[in-house]
Amino acid sequence: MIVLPAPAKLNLFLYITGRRDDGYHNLQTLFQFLDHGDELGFEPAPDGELSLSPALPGVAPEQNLIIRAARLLQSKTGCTKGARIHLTKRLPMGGGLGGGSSDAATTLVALNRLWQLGLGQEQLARLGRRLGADVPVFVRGRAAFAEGIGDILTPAAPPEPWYLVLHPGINVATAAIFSDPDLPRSSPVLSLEQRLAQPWENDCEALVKKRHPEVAKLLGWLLEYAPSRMTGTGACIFASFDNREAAEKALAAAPADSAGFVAKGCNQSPLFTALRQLKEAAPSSITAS
Ligand SMILES: C[C@](O)(CO)[C@H](O)COP(=O)(O)OP(=O)(O)OC[C@H]1O[C@@H](n2ccc(N)nc2=O)[C@H](O)[C@@H]1O
Ligand SMILES: Nc1ncnc2c1ncn2[C@@H]1O[C@H](COP(=O)(O)OP(=O)(O)OP(=O)(O)O)[C@@H](O)[C@H]1O
Repeated sequence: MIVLPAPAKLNLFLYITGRRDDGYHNLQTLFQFLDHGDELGFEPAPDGELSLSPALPGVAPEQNLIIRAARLLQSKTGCTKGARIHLTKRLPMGGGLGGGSSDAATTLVALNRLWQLGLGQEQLARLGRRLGADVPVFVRGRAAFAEGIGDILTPAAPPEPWYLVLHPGINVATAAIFSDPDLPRSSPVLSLEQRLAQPWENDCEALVKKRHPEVAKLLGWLLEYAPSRMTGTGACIFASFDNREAAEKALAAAPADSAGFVAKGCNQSPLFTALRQLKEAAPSSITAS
């Protein structure tokens, strides 16, 4: 069995620069990975069989982005091989950490190798985009400044601090935030250099705080420790710290009705770090690109 991580992402900043005719929004966002996330195991199975265990509560297997990614790969390539997929879910759903998108990306990358399909990263990213706006950055595996709907990527190298990520115990539906008339949609389009030089903010934050007082309350608490923001459309918030101990200390003091973790920011996705290690350990079992 091949076991690979599906890391979380943070949106270090997120600006909405317009609404498109297809209902999606143009963004300018800075993605960075965390060394914390879900884990997926892949075993070969015969006759195109696909299975996922355990199932996610409230998500039908055929709706799970993992199975959808595997089926997309089968149908695009005509591949008749199958897989048994094991999921260790650690990331909260609807948390703004991109868990579902990361699971889908790890599935595309892993099965491309397990089934020896030979697709390049560009092809996988294009397939991934059909599953979700956040999938391409996980397929590419590099911290990036993203534009378009989040899929036009310019590699970036922000500092890699320790983060405390806190979840207020509620889920935020991404589609509900993007369809709210009160969402600000007219941030200016700036260059990466200009964006990096300005204070980093999230255009969804004020609206999510208004709709979900739990997010506002937790953010108020975390701001006492360090500059803090929301990731994606929430519900998770994060703050950066110079060292792990300081982040752990803040986590230990976090309100009882929140959950959280401490993780390091990574400009290379832990997925690709793991693939390289696998290749070094057993060059014939898996080929990393
Ligand atoms: C907000 C972010 O988390 C930032 O990383 C992402 O852009 C969301 O990415 P995602 O969860 O992969 O999004 P998708 O599954 O493609 O879309 C969920 C819903 O969010 C809205 N959506 C998403 C991305 C985008 N650039 N504009 C949008 O308007 C659409 O209404 C869509 O129906
Ligand atoms: N493997 C999966 N893991 C998590 N959610 C999944 C998965 N497959 C399908 N979903 C569906 O996708 C929804 C969004 O999940 P996800 O965890 O990616 O949200 P998110 O962290 O808010 O992502 P983003 O930051 O990309 O908006 C879930 O509520 C769930 O219904």
